[in-house]
Amino acid sequence: MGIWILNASVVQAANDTAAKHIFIDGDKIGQIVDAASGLPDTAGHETIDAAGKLVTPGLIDMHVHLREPGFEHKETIATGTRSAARGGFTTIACMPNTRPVIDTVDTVKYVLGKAETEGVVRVLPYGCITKNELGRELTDFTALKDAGVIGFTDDGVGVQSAQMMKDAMREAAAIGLPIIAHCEDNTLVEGAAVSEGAFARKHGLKGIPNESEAIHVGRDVLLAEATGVHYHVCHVSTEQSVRLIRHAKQFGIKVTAEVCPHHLILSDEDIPDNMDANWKMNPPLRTPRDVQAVIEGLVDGTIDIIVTDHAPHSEEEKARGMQLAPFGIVGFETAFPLLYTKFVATGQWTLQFLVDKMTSLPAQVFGLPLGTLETGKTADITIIDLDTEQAVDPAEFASKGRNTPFTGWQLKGWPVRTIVGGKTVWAN
Ligand SMILES: NC(=O)N[C@@H](CC(=O)O)C(=O)O
Ligand SMILES: [Zn+2]
Ligand SMILES: [Zn+2]
Repeated sequence: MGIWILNASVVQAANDTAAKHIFIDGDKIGQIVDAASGLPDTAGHETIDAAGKLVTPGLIDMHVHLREPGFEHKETIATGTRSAARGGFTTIACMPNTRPVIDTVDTVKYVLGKAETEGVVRVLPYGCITKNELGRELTDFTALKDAGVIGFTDDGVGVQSAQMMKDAMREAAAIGLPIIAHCEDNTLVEGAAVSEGAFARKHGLKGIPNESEAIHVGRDVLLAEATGVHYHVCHVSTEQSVRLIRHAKQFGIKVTAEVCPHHLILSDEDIPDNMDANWKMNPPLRTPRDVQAVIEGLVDGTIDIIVTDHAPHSEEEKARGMQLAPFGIVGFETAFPLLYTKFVATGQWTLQFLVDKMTSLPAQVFGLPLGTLETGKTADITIIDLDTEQAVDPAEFASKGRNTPFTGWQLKGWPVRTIVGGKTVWAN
């Protein structure tokens, strides 16, 4: 028995959506036929009525925090993958800043084992660049690769030493895996919680300057040029970083980059005066000029993909206030509706542009055999309702984290069914 998804709208080109019937045969896409030629023979198969709904390849998120092992009060692999499924994501790549960090074969195996038994979407782990993310000693890249990591990162902190980063790039290049960089020079940040900008000035707060990010980007593209590694920049948030990445790409340096929905939609001027720590994340919300620059960077291809940087924290941790609360906001369950409502429904982007940035492009950048709807490919599929408007309600999240600045936002573009390898893992 297979599954027929009937009368689905599939993005063809620009904003053209054509009605298709899609047959799922086991864990693969069996065939895709034009709905114009009538209903297929569905006898003996399950059917899903997708009339009026958008069907996309399963969304892919290459930057997420699942918190397990060690921070299960914030999130677990069980709750994090359910949250991802609810957001329409079928593949997610998890960051190693857990406790212990993912810097040994055993921890990689632990995460992969948990994902297998308790997770509902595909989980691809990253391994640490340095032991304990302390920046002092490289991990065993070859052993971590053999255990299943798809790249190396110390996300949560920047690698402070240029020599350490260069050594890491050389080793990663030698085994054909990317370096994924959280770009932050600690000496320029020291204790600041929000970006240098109107909000910090108004409240007399120390600000995080744009250079703290861009200095690492500039350093690292030079090191990437010298080592030939695939260098991927995490959560780009500044105009200066966009400029440096654009320049590096023009030079043929193997650099790719990602941006998060919040950096495309919010600036520091949107932070409420009550200092709600649900507006605190790293990198911080920058100036409106930076927001414009990351949008332009995404549109011209300087920034390749969109990721959520889903970073759950407990309510109690976020209640400590702007200065003391940890950095990070949840992202899975609002990402697509936010971007659809803000950029596609307003006519600024085509539907295809948004879908590509969350499916085929992340697959291309990281060499994953996923992210397209084609006969013979893995049946990772997301069905989305583009019409129903609904308010963001954190109480409904599958994530343990409720830390979002988007509470109450009226959005369209809500996923209604998520299929991983031919199996429905979430349906509304
Ligand atoms: N983005 C965040 O604000 N926080 C992340 C760390 C990170 O992505 O750098 C976290 O682990 O909480
Ligand atoms: Zn980071
Ligand atoms: Zn992160």
